[in-house]
Amino acid sequence: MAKGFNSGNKQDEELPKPKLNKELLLKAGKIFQYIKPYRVKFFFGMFFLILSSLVMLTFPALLGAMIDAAQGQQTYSWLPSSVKFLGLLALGLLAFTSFLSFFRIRLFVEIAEKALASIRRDSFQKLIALPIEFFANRRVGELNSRLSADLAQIQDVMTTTLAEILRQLISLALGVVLLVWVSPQLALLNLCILPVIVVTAIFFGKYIRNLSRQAQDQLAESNTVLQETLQGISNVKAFVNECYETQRYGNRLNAVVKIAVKGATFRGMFASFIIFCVFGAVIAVVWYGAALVAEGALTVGDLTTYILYSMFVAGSMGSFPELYANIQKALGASERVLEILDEVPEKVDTTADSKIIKQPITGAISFKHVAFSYPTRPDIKTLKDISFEAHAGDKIAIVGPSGTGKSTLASLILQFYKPDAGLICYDQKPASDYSLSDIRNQVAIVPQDVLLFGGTIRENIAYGKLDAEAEEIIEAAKRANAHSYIMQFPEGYDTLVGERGVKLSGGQRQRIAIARALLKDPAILILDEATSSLDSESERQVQLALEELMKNRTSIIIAHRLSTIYDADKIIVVNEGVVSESGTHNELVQLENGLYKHLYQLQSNAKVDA
Ligand SMILES: Nc1ncnc2c1ncn2[C@@H]1O[C@H](COP(=O)(O)OP(=O)(O)OP(=O)(O)O)[C@@H](O)[C@H]1O
Repeated sequence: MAKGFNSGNKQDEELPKPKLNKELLLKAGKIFQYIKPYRVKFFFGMFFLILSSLVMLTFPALLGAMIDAAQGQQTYSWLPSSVKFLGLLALGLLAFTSFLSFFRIRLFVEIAEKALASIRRDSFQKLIALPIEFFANRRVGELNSRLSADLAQIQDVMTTTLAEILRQLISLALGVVLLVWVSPQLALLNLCILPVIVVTAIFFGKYIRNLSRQAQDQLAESNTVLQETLQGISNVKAFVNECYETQRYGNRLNAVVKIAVKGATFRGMFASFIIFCVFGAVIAVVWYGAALVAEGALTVGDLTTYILYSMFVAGSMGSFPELYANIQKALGASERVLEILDEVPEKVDTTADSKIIKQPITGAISFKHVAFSYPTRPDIKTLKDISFEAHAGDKIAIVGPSGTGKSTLASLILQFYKPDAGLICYDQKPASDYSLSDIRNQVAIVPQDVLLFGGTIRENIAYGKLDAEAEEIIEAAKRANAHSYIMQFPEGYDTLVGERGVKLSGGQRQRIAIARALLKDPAILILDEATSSLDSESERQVQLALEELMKNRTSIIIAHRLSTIYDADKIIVVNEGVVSESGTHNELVQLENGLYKHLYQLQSNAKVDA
């Protein structure tokens, strides 16, 4: 299991620190597999890049020759020593490199965009196929930043950094050769400085790498706060916690700035040190070069050529810290993206055939001595020993005090988790006999808090059956008692609902969820009754819709209001992880000291009081 995304303050300690080693490069190489389909374009891009870098290197020689030509000297016997000819040749070559650069940039950006889209698509597909427990450990904001910030980092490398590194390497290597060629004495003077720069680069690189990784993680943390706050904006406002949230976000941002500034200090020190060394060398060269010109050992044109080449070389060296840091950031980012890609998904069908039921279930369901602990809290036995049986078409109610594991039962029926012990059977066959998709295709849940997707009401209902016809959607909405209120909106079924369905009331959202479930037409239905009570008219509407939904299928009702389950075929009372009572309403109210009887009396009294 990847450790990198755990939430909380321990994140810094737990995040893997990327070291530029063979293993990491090999891993990152996996990301570059995504470029493979575009290798021909990539090859052409590289070719243009190398060609334009080589052409650029001819300029200092041409300009030097031009200066010598102006003084009546011929630098290269094979080149006419005419200032005009040399000037036009330089201009022509410049136009050619500009042309090559255009194609190079165009190709690299296209490849990177396409490759990145594939990585995003694959990560998304992987992510949504991961088991629920993966998400229990992580915050949405963190995962979001894997697919946005981290991939943007990789994108930068694919589009510019790689090309830039290659260009600068060519410029550096050939530049040095040309420096020696133009004047070995001057080159020797220059190259004395090189070891100092290399040692400093290794020393600073280590710090910069660590700091940029930390800055990225802090940024991800601050994004998480932003996202959580916006998602829960009504809570923030209701508790007048604007100031608290602003402070929380501000603290995170301060941490980002602190690390980023620290990184900038090191990077700035590194860059200025290198600039000092390199340009110091240029001064030394001009000084020594001027002496050589005075002695007649060097022409003015050669000195100009030399100075221009040394600027090329200096420029390349100066660009390496930034490029190196970018590569490190991208390696860190690819490692984290790969963590998602390497996670083991659930055995769930993600193909277009996923909706086709291969093994139909009639609706019988049984729990046999089921025990379960959440993987995140293995020490707490949420369910200790649960056994019950529902025949196809039964209406089963589950009641019990808050936090005893009623919703957990629903998660187990949906196979979000596997029990630690015992068996869950559908039609008397253990869950393992079915594919996950088959089970989930035949179970529907109407949750406590219905989350609507951003889109139209029509799309939200059709979520239960993606290929539903328009009439089917309307029919389902009618049966769910939602049609009349939907038609009151000017845009009817095309009314947009916000990210969390803010425009619809709780009861209206629930009826959409019921219409969704009706369209899905499952063999087994789970109703997680809303704890917050709706107003009586709304509740009546929802209740009628639920009665319609429960017809002809097995229904498991996680009940908070006992009045809705008097007619249940069986009521199961769950307390402290075991089934403490079970029977019909009439049977259970007879039990002396029974928990159900107690809850029933509490609710009846509450009603009388009200
Ligand atoms: N994803 C999770 N990871 C760890 N523990 C969890 C998780 N979900 C629920 N729990 C814990 O498991 C226990 C049972 O929770 P569950 O939601 O099933 O109770 P419930 O009976 O449905 O409660 P309520 O009636 O209040 O909805 C609780 O102690 C809860 O804190």
